[in-house]
Amino acid sequence: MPYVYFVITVPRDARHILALLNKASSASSQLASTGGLHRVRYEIAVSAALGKFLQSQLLAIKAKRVLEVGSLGGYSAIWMARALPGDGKLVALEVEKLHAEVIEENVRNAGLSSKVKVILGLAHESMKAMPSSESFDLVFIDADKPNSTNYFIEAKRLVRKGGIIIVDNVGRGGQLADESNSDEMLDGVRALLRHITQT
Ligand SMILES: C[S@@+](CC[C@H](N)C(=O)[O-])C[C@H]1O[C@@H](n2cnc3c(N)ncnc32)[C@H](O)[C@@H]1O
Repeated sequence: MPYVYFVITVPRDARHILALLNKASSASSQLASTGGLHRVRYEIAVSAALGKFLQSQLLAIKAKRVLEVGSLGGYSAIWMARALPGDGKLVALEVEKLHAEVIEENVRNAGLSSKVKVILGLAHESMKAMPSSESFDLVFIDADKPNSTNYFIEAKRLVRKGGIIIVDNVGRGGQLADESNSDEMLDGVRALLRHITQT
């Protein structure tokens, strides 16, 4: 059985995110001229606190292989890839072509290209296509909430014994606790919690 963490979102500081990506870049002026840093909504990326938490988990288990489901502009991917050894690998699943391009650009500027592979497409399909033998030390789920249970089922298949699955933003800003609140995001998280308590 893997260890499973549900994490909640704390207010993010988009300025911090841009500063980190800028610092990661040796060519930030070039990026600014292409608009590279600013083409995605970094305010929906993880907080710096969660980035550090992800790093600490990877370092604690001496992780070499990470799967990220939903990567936006590569902010959390950069936090995690930095905690991997030289021969480590982070596989980033992303459905938006623009996001995939921005991830690759940011990762390249952070000097992490050799450690990060981006797979463009629907994450559930990409996960289903991965053989169980291709196991990961940690799976970080941070994509569309309606698919949370699908991602979790595949993550359990793909994570090594004793590995870690982390699911982001399950609190939905406190709305989850209010049963009268319902939308496809909340219902997606509730379905995942039901799945976990019933299996
Ligand atoms: C909250 S953002 C990820 C933030 C990122 N983990 C970070 O902290 O820097 C969610 C991402 O999931 C992607 N996404 C949404 N649905 C997806 C799907 N079906 N397959 C793959 N990616 C998806 C979105 O395009 C978006 O980039």
